Amino acid sequence: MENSAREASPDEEASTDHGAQTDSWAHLGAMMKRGGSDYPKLVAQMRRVQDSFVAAHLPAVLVPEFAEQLGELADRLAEYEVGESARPAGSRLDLPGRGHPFLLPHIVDQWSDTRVEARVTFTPFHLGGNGAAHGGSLPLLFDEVLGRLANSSGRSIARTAYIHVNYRHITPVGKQLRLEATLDREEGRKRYASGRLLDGDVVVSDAEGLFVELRPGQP
Ligand SMILES: CCCCC/C=C\C/C=C\C/C=C\C/C=C\CCCC(=O)SCCNC(=O)CCNC(=O)[C@H](O)C(C)(C)COP(=O)(O)OP(=O)(O)OC[C@H]1O[C@@H](n2cnc3c(N)ncnc32)[C@H](O)[C@@H]1OP(=O)(O)O
Repeated sequence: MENSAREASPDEEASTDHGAQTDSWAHLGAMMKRGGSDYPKLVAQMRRVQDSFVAAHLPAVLVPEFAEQLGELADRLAEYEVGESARPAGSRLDLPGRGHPFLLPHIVDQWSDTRVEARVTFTPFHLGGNGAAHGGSLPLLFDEVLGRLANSSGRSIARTAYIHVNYRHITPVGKQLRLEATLDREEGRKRYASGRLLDGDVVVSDAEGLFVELRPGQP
C-alpha cells in the first residue's frame, strides 16, 4: 500500500474487521480536522516561539514583560484544556510531526506496510551544541517513526521495548535530512524495525527498535 499523502494513512487503528476499519478511517479523518483549517498556523507559530525562545538573550529588563505575556497565553490556552484523546496536538497526522511541538517536524513522503521515507529538518529548538542536534532528539525521532511503522497497517498496538541509536556523524541543525525506516521482522508479539538518517549520502545516525505487541487488557 504505497501512499504519498503526508502522514495521513499509515495509522489506521488495529482491526481485522472491515466495519471497524471503516470506522477507524472515519475516526482518523475526524482527528485530522481537530483544531480546524487554521491549526497548522498555530502549530507553526508555537514552533517559532520554541526556536526564538532558545535563541534569544533578552535584556534583563524585558524578562518580566515576556514572562507575563507568555503566562497570559498559557492561562488562555488552559481554559480550553481537554482530555488526552480529544487533543489536536499529536492527532493531526496531516501535519509535520503530527502537529505536536514536542515531535520533530518530519514530513512523510512514502509509506508502505513495511517502509517509510521522510524528510526532517532539526530546528534551533533541537540544538545540542556546535550546530549539532541534541543527542536526545534522535531517539525521539526514531521512536516516533519506527513506532508508528510498527503500529500501522492494521497491526495491533505495540509499545517500544528499546531503541538502540548509533551516532555516526553530527546531525546538523537547519538542514533538510532524509529518514528511511523499515519494519524488518515480526516474531510473535515482537516487531523489529530499523532506520537511518542521512545528510546527503552520509548516514549521520541509525537505529534499531523492538516493539512488543500489548496483550489484551495490558495498560
Ligand atoms: C503506543 C501506541 C500509542 C497510540 C497513540 C494513538 C494515536 C496517536 C496517533 C498516531 C500515533 C501512532 C503510533 C505511536 C507513535 C509512536 C509509538 C511510540 C511508542 C512508545 O514510545 S511507547 C512508550 C515507551 N515504552 C514504554 O513505556 C514501554 C514500557 N514497557 C512495557 O510496557 C513492557 O516492558 C513491554 C510491553 C515493552 C513488554 O512487557 P510484556 O510484559 O508485555 O512482555 P514481556 O516482558 O513478556 O516481553 C515479551 C517479549 O519481548 C522481549 N522483550 C521485552 N522487553 C525487551 C527488551 N527491552 N529488550 C529485549 N527484549 C525484550 C521479552 O524477552 C519477550 O521475548 P520472548 O517472548 O522471546 O521471551
